[in-house]
Amino acid sequence: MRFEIGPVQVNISMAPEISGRTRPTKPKKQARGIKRKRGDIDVDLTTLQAAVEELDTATTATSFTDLPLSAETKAGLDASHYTTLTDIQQKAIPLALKGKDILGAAKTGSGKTLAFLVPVLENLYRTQCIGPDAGLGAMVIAPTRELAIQIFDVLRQIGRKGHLFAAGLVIGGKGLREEQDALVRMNIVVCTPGRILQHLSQTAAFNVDGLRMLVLDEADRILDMGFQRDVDAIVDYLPRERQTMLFSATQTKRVADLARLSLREPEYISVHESASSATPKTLQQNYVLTPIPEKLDTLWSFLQSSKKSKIVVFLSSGKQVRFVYETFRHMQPGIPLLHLHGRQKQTARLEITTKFSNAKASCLFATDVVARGIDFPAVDWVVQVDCPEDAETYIHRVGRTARYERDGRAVLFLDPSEEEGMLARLEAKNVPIERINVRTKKQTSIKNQLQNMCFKDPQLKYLGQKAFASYVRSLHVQKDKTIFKLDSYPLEEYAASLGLPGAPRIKFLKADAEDVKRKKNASRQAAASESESGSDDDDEDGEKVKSKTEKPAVRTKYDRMFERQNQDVLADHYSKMIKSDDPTSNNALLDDDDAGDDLFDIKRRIPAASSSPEPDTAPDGDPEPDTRTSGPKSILLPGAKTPLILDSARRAKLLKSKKKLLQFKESGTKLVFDDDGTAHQIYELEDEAAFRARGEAEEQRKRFLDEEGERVKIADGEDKATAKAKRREKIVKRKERAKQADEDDAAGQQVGGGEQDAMANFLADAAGSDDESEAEEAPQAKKQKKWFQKDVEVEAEEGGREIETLDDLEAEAARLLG
Ligand SMILES: Nc1ncnc2c1ncn2[C@@H]1O[C@H](COP(=O)(O)OP(=O)(O)OP(=O)(O)O)[C@@H](O)[C@H]1O
Repeated sequence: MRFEIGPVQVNISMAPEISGRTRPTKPKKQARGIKRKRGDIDVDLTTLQAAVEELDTATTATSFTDLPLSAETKAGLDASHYTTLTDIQQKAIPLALKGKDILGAAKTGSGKTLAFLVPVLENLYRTQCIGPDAGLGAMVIAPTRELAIQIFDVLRQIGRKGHLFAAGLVIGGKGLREEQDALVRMNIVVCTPGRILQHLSQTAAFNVDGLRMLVLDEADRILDMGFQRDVDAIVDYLPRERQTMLFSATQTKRVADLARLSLREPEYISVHESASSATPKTLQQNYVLTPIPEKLDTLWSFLQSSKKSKIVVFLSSGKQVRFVYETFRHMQPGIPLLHLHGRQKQTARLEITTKFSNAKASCLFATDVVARGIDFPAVDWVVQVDCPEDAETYIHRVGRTARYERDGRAVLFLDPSEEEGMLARLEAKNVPIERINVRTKKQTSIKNQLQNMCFKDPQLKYLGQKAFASYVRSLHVQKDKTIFKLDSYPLEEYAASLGLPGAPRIKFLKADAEDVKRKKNASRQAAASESESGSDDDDEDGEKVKSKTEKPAVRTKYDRMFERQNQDVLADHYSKMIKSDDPTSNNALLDDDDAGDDLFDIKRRIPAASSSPEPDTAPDGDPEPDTRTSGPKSILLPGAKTPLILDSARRAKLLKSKKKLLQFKESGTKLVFDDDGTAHQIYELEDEAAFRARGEAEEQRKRFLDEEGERVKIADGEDKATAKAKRREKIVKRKERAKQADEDDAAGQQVGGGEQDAMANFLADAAGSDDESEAEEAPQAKKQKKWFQKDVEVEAEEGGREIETLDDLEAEAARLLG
């Protein structure tokens, strides 16, 4: 798709990194699509302008052809099969065409994108703010790259029939330079806040003085805390005289926001305000009570019963997404799996989005990066495994299904401690949701499989630890404490359910907020004073804080010895995790997916700085006084042979830190205590005379071997008997199951199939009973029957009997069963 401006042609590519790539070409003879002469356009513009002025916003148009739109836009809409207006389009487009500021609110999937894109195209066209010298006329801001790409795609569709605009996508992920070149020629830019701000401050030729329209899609998200500073800075660059439009499914009328954006008498359009629900009518919403240690079992069982569906599964962090994706992938659930989170490379993100959009049946594990605005076609289910932070996020997440007149279903997993708080929030927002139960018979436990996987694969275990930590951290930082009560969650059991041997230690759980603040300030002050004095010191976690001016110290072999850590992959990962979980450390402030995409590359990491205090030794190992600071003092640490020479500040700090001092202590000796409480060495030497009194050494050795041999024989016999008894017990159980399967087989013939039936079987309504058909279990039971047959044969072989016919087999089974 190309929008053209005179001799310069701007190729608009859907590759997300690309904004607009310029390529000089020969002037085009005529625009594609609509063929008109200059004079015709002038006439057209005059009549169009008059029609817009006369347009009565009180009467509702039902079709795009009823609106005063240019022939190019009408042709573009028609070619994209948009004919009838949706409610929000009916109300918003006429007002927007007249240049009004708009606050638009309408349910998810109700067509808000066209409600602002059509006026953007039309208003610029009517005022002829187009061409290479016209500069930027409209800016559309979206909170995520995916959403910006999608909006840009819709713009390309409806503008493809003869419009002469240059439009571009500025979302980062590609060289700034390339974007800079194209940016100066754009008339419409679709962007994310961070990247456009970067251009506004760095691209000298990027002039926004002529900007006429500003649109914020998912406005409530863009105006909230996360983007606040960026948006305020962007608005500072823009002219105050402009048309501003804000759209969202959860639009607010916060006066402060309106003032920040200098809206002029905005029209509030909320087409579904009086509706009984804030979510689409065609969406069926349920929740299941699932204690967090059972979440993954429930999710797995759900996927097993929905293999032909298109499902979006929301989790709270990128690490959760990766862990669930990696482990489920190993277990082969029988449905194609995909995963998407903010730390993936942009190309991968785009590829996954396209794959999922085109898929008929697939399950996408994702973070809230796709919670808003993304228009995946024909999604059947939205499953929220981790509770959303608020009702707004819930509404946007479930909005990925039941879009534009389609049906959809949404399931929310709630821990019992979250139920009351979350339901109250949803009720306040008019979200109708009903409880359903999971059929216990359908639920399979995957705990053992996860444990096995984590045991065998340290990388998976590490991922599990990170997933656990990020989940707990997300609970800890949640604002709404009526929903998220950290103390109420069974975290130990949750860790076990991820296959972890124990709950990883998370430091911030112990520290209250004040404590964290205090530590942060103290370490900042320490770092500042150190860089001023040019000295170095250890911070509380034992990490070196080096001043920038300091030259690297000479490292001796003893230094290297101190630096050597247990390089076992897990221990290393684990210590890294503990460090990054400390909210006082800078790492913790970074995005939660600091491990990046290289997680599965096994790397040995040598720490950048030793965690032990440097002994300040010269290359020959002799202590050398620190000449950088005055007043060096020596200190003889317990267990150390030579005194450490330290300046007074370091000495005082070292003496305060028990952890540091412990490193210089001798390692302890393990003792055992007898009944009287007296300590003994683990191995104590016997008195020689007493030993000789018991006979010759060789005789004693022989006697010992004979006795032990006898003991082992008896134990062996007992073990064999126990094993045999267990085997018999198993056979009895399998036979019972096989019998049951035969009966079910017969019953199963009468049961109808179909994906919806399977799902209905999995999720029964609250009042439902557990008496559904067991037809699906028949193949499993058949397998068990085979195992049973094999076991009987083995038993018979052990007993020296031959099995040749089915009668022999049954006779043997009857014998074994007594
Ligand atoms: N007038 C129309 N006729 C037919 N289909 C339409 C029309 N308007 C929008 N659609 C379709 O409806 C779907 C949802 O539209 P859109 O993405 O604009 O919804 P939205 O209100 O922005 O949703 P969200 O709140 O989730 O961002 C899209 O697939 C779009 O193609």
